[in-house]
Amino acid sequence: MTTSTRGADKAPAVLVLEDGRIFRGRAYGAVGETFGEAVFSTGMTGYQETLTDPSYDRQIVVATAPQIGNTGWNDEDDESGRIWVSGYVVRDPARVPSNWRSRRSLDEELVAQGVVGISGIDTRALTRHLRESGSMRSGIFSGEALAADAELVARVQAQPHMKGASLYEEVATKEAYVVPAVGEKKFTVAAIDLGIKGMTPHRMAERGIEVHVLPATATEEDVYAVAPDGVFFSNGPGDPATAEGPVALMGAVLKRRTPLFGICFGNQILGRALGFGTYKLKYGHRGINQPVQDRTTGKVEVTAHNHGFAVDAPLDKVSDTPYGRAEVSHVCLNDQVVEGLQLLDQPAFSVQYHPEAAAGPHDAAYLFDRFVSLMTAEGAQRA
Ligand SMILES: NC(=O)CC[C@H](N)C(=O)O
Repeated sequence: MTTSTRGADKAPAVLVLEDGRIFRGRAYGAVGETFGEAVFSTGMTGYQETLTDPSYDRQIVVATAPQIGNTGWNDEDDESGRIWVSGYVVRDPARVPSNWRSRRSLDEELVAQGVVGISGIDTRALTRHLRESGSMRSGIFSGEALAADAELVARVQAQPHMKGASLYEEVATKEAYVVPAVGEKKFTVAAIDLGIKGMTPHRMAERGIEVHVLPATATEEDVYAVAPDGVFFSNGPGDPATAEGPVALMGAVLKRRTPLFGICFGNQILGRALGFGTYKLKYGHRGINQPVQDRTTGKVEVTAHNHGFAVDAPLDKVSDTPYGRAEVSHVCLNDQVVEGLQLLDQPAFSVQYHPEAAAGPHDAAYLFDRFVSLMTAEGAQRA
C-alpha cells in the first residue's frame, strides 16, 4: 500500500500563467520547475494514457476531473516509453490508489520520471480561465523558497509559444521497428511515427496488419522499401504548420495512390498536403466524450480527442485539390471544427481524433476497418 500523497507534507507550489494569473497549491510528483502550454483535458479516466501520449510534449495538462490517481500506475497502459507532459495539474490526488493492476501511485511515478506537478488548486476556476482566455504558456514552480511572482511571470513569458513549435522529431522513434500482425498476416502498413501512441499499431495488428513503424524522417524510399499495402501518418505534438517533411512525404504517397490513413497530426498533414491551411484553436479539444458526426453515414460517435490545432477546410463543398476531389468527412458537433477529411478519387482519408481510443469509447474503431477495406479494394484491383 502507498502512503498519503497529499497535504501539508508536500512543498508549496505555484502555477503561473503568462497573463499573470497565479494559482497556489502543493507540490505533486517531482519538486522543481517546469514550463509548457497550459491545456485542460476533460477525461474522467485514462490519466496514464494521457500522460504518456507523445502529443502532449511541452504541455502542462490540467485534469478537470477533480480526483486523480485513484487507480494508481500500472505496467500495461503506457502509450509510449515515458511520460511526455511537461507538468500535471490536479485538484485532489488519491490518498490511497486501488486497482488490481496498480504497481505504484501516480505521485511516485511522477517523482520517478522527474515530472513536476501541482495539486490542491481550483482546477474549475483554472479551466474556466483557459476557456475564456485560451490555452497559454505557463510554469509550475515548487519548493520552499520560490522567487517573487513578477519574476516567475517574466520567466513564463520568456518561453516559446506552441504556435510555430516543431516537436514531432523530438518524440518519434529514431529506429524503425515492426509490430507483428495478430494471427494471419493480411497486409503490410508503413506507419510514419510523428509521436505515435502504442495502441495505434496494436489496433492495426489486431486486424491482420503487420505494421512497420518508421522514424519521422523516413523518406519515400524507406516507405516503399517495406512494400506497403497502405501508409499511415500518426498523431504528434506541436504545430502542423512546421511539418514540411511529413507534408512532402504524404504528397509522394498520394501521388502513388497508395491507400492512406492519418490520425490527428496525420489529419493536419493531409489537410496541408491537399492545400488547406491549419490554425490554432482557442483552447482545443482534449477529453474522451467529444461528439463527432461522420457525414458519410450521418452517424454520431462519441470520441477521444487531443488537439490544439485544426484544418481550415470548407465544410459544405467538395474541394478540388492536386490529388482530386476532397471533402470534410467528419465534423465536431460542439463547434463545427473539421474532424476528418477524405479524398473522393483515390483511397485516402484521415481523422482529427483518436479511433484507437486509449483511453476512450470505441465508437470510432470502424475507421481501422475502413482502412482495411481500402487496402482490400486496392489489392483486388491490382490482382
Ligand atoms: N494528438 C495530436 O496529434 C495533436 C496534433 C497537434 N499537435 C495539435 O495539437 O493539434
